[in-house]
Amino acid sequence: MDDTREQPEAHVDGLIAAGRFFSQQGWMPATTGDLSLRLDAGPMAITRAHSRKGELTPEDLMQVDLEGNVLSPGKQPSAGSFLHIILYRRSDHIGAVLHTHSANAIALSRRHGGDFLELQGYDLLAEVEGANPHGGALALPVYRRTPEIPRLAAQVDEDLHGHPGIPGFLVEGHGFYTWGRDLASARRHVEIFEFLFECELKMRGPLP
Ligand SMILES: CSC[C@@H](O)[C@H](O)C(=O)COP(=O)(O)O
Ligand SMILES: [Zn+2]
Repeated sequence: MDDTREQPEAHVDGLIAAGRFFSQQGWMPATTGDLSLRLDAGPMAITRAHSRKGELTPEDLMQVDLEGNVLSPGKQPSAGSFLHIILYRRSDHIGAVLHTHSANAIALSRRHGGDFLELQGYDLLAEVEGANPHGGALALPVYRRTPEIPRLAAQVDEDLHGHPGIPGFLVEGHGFYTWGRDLASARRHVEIFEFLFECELKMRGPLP
């Protein structure tokens, strides 16, 4: 065995595995979405812009600090990296941020017609970190999409300041963001909400 060979770090494996799994589910078609986690040293590891999330290699990951400085020379971070930064800055309890583009999340975001998507009546809601242990109701903000990421990020930051328990949000016609204390927790949130989006679309039935 070659002992001099560099071993990939655990966070690299974790992000690559998450990208592969989400893509297999159809939640990150083509190059859409982005994945990040907070490294112990402070910066985040995030996917590079335009990377195919189902086929990530260690080269597709890079480090960016929470001031937005690129720490991996020659690499361009995801266009949405400022949203990840805002979330990490907002709470020390956020250790990973995941952004998906599933058909269900996007269809629901376009159909709901309001500023919040209210989910209620699902026992699975009790599995969301920080949620009411009996399920109850949970409202996810739905933001209008905009090419102005700093503006969207400022709105997200303000809403989370007022409501620190928000576990994710939709961007209308675009996709879904969620997070967790670590990558495993954030992954669980993606799975829970993607399942609930499917339930919710079934409950609402076909368009008239
Ligand atoms: C609203 S932020 C833009 C990006 O997050 C984009 O939507 C996306 O999903 C992937 O972009 P990319 O820059 O290739 O990582
Ligand atoms: Zn996106």
